Amino acid sequence: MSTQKTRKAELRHTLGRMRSRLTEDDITVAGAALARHALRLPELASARTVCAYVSVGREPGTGPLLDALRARGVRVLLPVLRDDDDLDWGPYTGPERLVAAGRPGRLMLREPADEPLGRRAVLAADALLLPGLAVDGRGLRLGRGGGSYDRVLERLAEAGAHPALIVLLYDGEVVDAVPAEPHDRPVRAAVTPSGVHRFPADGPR
Ligand SMILES: Nc1nc2c(c(=O)[nH]1)N(C=O)[C@@H](CNc1ccc(C(=O)N[C@@H](CCC(=O)O)C(=O)O)cc1)CN2
Ligand SMILES: Nc1ncnc2c1ncn2[C@@H]1O[C@H](COP(=O)(O)OP(=O)(O)OP(=O)(O)O)[C@@H](O)[C@H]1O
Repeated sequence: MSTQKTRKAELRHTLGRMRSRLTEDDITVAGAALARHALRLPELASARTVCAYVSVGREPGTGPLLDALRARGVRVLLPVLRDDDDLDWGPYTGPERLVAAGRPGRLMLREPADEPLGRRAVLAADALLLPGLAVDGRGLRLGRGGGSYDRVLERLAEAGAHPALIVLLYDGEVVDAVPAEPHDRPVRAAVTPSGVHRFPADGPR
């Protein structure tokens, strides 16, 4: 394994241990704060289509944000994990329309029950809310290591689509440096329970 891959794995482990100490209450409180800050972002105020995700396990809660966006009339799309770890997308039509999905031994995800729209549905997004474990001052994001969002970001770049990329994290997860590999693409901002953190990718391109 390359050094950067090893470093990423180590950082995932450390951050995973921090998350393992969180209670249900911490997750709920974080979710409410995230929704409050995210809903004030100009990028989301003007968005007609937002690609987001359903938080699971000890990820900061996204439920309140998903419901508030939907109540605003925003078209919210959610990822559907394919067998090859790439992402398809399905519309969010309420918590009761989500089904448990996942493979044995892996994280149990909640995904839209209806037939997905295809991998290219993400190209319609005005904003993309990404899960992660950390981000650094350059906006480089550490994900779970499946490479799913790496592929999505490559697909967007190839199509010339530039939605606002925003990662949702806990406060301690905005770190000094995330190990970078050539395929990594920076996000524009992170929303944490304490507020919005903007990165250089926010500037002119
Ligand atoms: N809530 C949520 N939905 C999401 C993601 C996410 O990070 N969070 N994804 C982000 O890409 C995609 C799903 N990717 C996944 C990546 C890894 C594992 C998983 O179970 N990983 C193991 C580690 C080893 C393994 O890969 O099997 C684990 O975390 O225990 C599950 C889903 C799409 N949906
Ligand atoms: N465009 C791509 N197409 C296919 N595989 C890719 C692509 N980009 C990265 N990968 C592969 O995905 C794997 C995971 O990459 P990395 O550790 O950067 O994931 P991550 O960004 O933490 O996870 P995620 O993107 O799922 O949030 C690596 O083995 C990498 O080579």
